[in-house]
Amino acid sequence: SKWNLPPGPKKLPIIGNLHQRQELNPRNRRSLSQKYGPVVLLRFGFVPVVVISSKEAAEEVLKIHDLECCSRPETARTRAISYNFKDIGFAPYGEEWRVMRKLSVVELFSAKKLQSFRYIREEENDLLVKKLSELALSRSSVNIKKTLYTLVGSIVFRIAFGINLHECEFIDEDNIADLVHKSELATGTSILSDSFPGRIGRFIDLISGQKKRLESGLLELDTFFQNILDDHIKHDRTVRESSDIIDVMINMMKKQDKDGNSIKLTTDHLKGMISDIFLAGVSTSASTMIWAMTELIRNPRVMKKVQDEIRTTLGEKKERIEEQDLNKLHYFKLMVKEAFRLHPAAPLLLPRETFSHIKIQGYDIPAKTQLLINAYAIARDPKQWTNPDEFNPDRFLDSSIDYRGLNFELLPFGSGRRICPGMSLGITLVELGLLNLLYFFDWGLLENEAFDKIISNNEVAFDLVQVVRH
Ligand code: HEM
Repeated sequence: SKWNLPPGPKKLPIIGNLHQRQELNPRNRRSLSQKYGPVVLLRFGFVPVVVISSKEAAEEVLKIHDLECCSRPETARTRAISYNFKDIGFAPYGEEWRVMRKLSVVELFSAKKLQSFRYIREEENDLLVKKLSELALSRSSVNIKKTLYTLVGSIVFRIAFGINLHECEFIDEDNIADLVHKSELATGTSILSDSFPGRIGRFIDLISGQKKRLESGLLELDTFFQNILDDHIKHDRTVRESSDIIDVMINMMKKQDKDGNSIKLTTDHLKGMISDIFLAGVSTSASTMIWAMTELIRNPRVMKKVQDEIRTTLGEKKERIEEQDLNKLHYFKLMVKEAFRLHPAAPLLLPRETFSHIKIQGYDIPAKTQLLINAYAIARDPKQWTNPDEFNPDRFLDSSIDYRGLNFELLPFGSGRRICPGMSLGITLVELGLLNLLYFFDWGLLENEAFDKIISNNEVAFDLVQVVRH
């Protein structure tokens, strides 16, 4: 070829590197760059995929190309999750994406909205502290995973959907973690037409039952979204003062014939928005908190340093934590940053696709190539980080590296045009939740539990822990 294509593993006829998909699993996430360098070309069936694993290459993509020549790929799987690309996360770049993203920023993520929902976050954290105190008194263990999914779910549901999860008729508050897990399994179903676009791929998915598997996996989720929607329509909450983002969208739909908006909102847009908020908002924040607690229990030196700072700075006798307490803490925030570094909730960000020919680090990348930014490998790159696998917040004591999309060695929220719009909310959820857990309680493993048993392959954090009221 006249092109200088990136290196990569040998490709088999037709299937290309499909048999090597596991190279992108958490356990192997750094093996590709170790073998082939920071820009690696794979081919999954007919689809070329470039994996980016260095700070420099990521900066080139996110700072330059993201604006000019990248969008999201349109695959069968993302079509199903995103209600025909009527959401924010998987919508191709264009007017529909712009309108939906702007709506989410104005109605949910702006500084004003963030501030006005502060009391909800504090109230839900107070409820959690009360619940954990009772468990500590009765010396029961805590299922930290369920607990934190419920905490984040209850906040996000109140803020975004005006729904009180503790009294909700159509979902049990303890089932949020299960529902997210089931939807992750469904969205992880391998779909052949994603690698072999066109009739043949679709036909094989149809006769092999994979299409049906994906659809039936997403059915429970769709029923859940429909319930949220029905709840809004039934109570006609658009007339209330405190309408949420779904009320606003329903109202826009009612008036759109008269208003002549640039896009026509449909039920798919409503469900796409609900799906994004639920799937992108809940598990990301909850899993970051679970990992932070896992690392703290595994590293007693850091746990002590963080808790000493918190309890000395805030005093021993606080009845409740307020969000402004977060501004008084320094080492605590570095600990959160370290958790974001070691355990990015979206390790490959969300996929991008080039719509014209570009160059990355001197390599030619043709149009219609998928780009995966390996934020996990970049955040553990030994060229950037000393002892990269170690959980050590002290590394940030003399460093100005931040995680809000401007430093390309640390990208838990992505960067560029498609950077996470819920970043500020996500950071506050994680920080406030962790501060409550660490101020009021001491944490430990159950007797007889060992870390090698509960953390396998860096993929899962533990469930059950012991909690003692401080
Ligand atoms: C700790 C919490 C969170 C983390 C680590 C996180 C991470 C991410 C990442 C890595 C992306 C992809 C960015 C890219 O491709 O460059 C993303 C996108 C997105 N996130 Fe978050 N997120 C968090 C919280 C939230 C919350 C709370 C919400 C909403 C309630 C949310 C909504 C979204 C949406 C809608 C997108 C798609 C943006 C687009 O494509 O334009 N996220 N997030």
